[in-house]
Amino acid sequence: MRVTVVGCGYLGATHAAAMAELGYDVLGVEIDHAKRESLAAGKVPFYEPGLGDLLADHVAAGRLRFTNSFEEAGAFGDVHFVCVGTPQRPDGLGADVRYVDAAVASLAPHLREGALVVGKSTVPVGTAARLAATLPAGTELAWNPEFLREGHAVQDTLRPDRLVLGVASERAERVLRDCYAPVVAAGTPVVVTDFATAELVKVSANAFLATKISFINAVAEVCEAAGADVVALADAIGHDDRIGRKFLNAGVGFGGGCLPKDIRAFLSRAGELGVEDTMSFLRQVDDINLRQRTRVVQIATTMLGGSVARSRIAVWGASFKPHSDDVRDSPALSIAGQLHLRGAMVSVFDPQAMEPARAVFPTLDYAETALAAARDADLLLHLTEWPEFREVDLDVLGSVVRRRQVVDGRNRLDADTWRGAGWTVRALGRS
Ligand SMILES: NC(=O)C1=CN([C@@H]2O[C@H](COP(=O)(O)OP(=O)(O)OC[C@H]3O[C@@H](n4cnc5c(N)ncnc54)[C@H](O)[C@@H]3O)[C@@H](O)[C@H]2O)C=CC1
Ligand SMILES: O=C(O)[C@H]1O[C@H](OP(=O)(O)OP(=O)(O)OC[C@H]2O[C@@H](n3ccc(=O)[nH]c3=O)[C@H](O)[C@@H]2O)[C@H](O)[C@@H](O)[C@@H]1O
Repeated sequence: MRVTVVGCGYLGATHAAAMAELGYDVLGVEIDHAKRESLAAGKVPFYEPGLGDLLADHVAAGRLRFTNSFEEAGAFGDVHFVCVGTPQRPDGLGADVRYVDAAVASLAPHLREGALVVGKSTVPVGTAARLAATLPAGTELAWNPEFLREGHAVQDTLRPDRLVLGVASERAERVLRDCYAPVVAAGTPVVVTDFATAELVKVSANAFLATKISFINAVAEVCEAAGADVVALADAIGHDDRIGRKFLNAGVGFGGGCLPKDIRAFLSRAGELGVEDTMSFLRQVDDINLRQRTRVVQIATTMLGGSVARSRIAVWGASFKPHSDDVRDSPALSIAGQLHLRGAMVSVFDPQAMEPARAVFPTLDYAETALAAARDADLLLHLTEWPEFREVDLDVLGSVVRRRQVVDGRNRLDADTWRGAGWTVRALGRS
């Protein structure tokens, strides 16, 4: 079986390398010249732990190649995974499916008899059925949504919690089961379903995760008002297996290229299907999430005496979460940007996301190290919980800042230790 992967970003590059690791000859199709050149040279154009070695090994072995030719892809592949982006539409809340449409349209005329096109992108329900009708006779479509997390992408791809196969025929199921045979053999549960259910599984999973985070962030605000501690509360309710402790970390909320746009797209699609009311709670999930960013700006303003103008603020973290350099809809950068626009001098440090952050927010100051960002700061904001921020020498840090004030936007700093070192510590949801 020969495999192509169309769209080699965070999802596609990982999927392509993982398919090579499973033993297939893989051809990646990427239209971005710089990205394609980098991948073809065996270099991942973003930060993802473990992916660099995997990609380099399989490129060097000749098992993984890259092209921009759909003709070549069509001639090469038996199975074509479509992994292009589905960002929020510029003119609304829905998902912009133009890249998926374009990828399938470019591939269609070149497909070989018997080829299977497998959508992995996150799409509005109904997309697969619509696209299936555009494929030539003798070829077929399936939808196989992806659940990987950035920062754990390789492991999540090779050892997923489950495989969801949205298929319209037994043959498509058989081809996909063959394709994932080593993964299935390792005990991964397989859910075989229709297109619509497969598409909805994906957005429902992300909507549930987003709801869990906004739930705990709403409770965090009540904790603050009542003098309670949201971290202890989350630990306590998390002991209940039915609830679970994961995704109950209160703080500046969720960002990234998926959760925010996926809940909006789900809401939008529900509206198109005439069932918007039933999903309207997702509006609140979104509002609560965005409110966390505003709350940090308000807390910073209060700590700086009513205005942030002309204050020096250090921001630790720019990526939307640790172990990733992805700054798409990053809460940390959003807060840094808001403070800058209010007149603060903001210095940002992130262990991996400096270049992507600079590209999105060129007007912020970017420091070489966490300590350099904190130099002469009136306030330090801990907004992305990279482990190295918890290992900083507090004596040294205390000697470089102007005022020992910190907001822990992720509830991951040891507040007692920081207070012991003379710091005023504010955290979200803790008195
Ligand atoms: N990033 C993640 O962790 C996950 C993403 N997803 C979903 O996967 C999809 C892709 O997401 P990302 O990889 O994050 O996006 P991305 O923006 O990093 O990658 C998309 C890639 O597709 C390329 N592309 C666009 N049109 C193309 C075309 N016609 N032919 C070939 N290449 C084309 C782009 O140049 C880009 O490199 C989205 O639907 C997303 O919701 C799903 C699970 C995890
Ligand atoms: O569809 C996708 O693209 C992916 O979206 C998320 O993965 P990802 O965006 O990589 O990151 P998460 O680990 O889910 O974190 C998302 C955001 O929530 C925040 N978060 C997470 C957990 C928590 O308890 N609190 C919290 O604020 C993180 O800081 C981050 O900003 C899902 O977890 C994946 O299963 C899914 O495949």
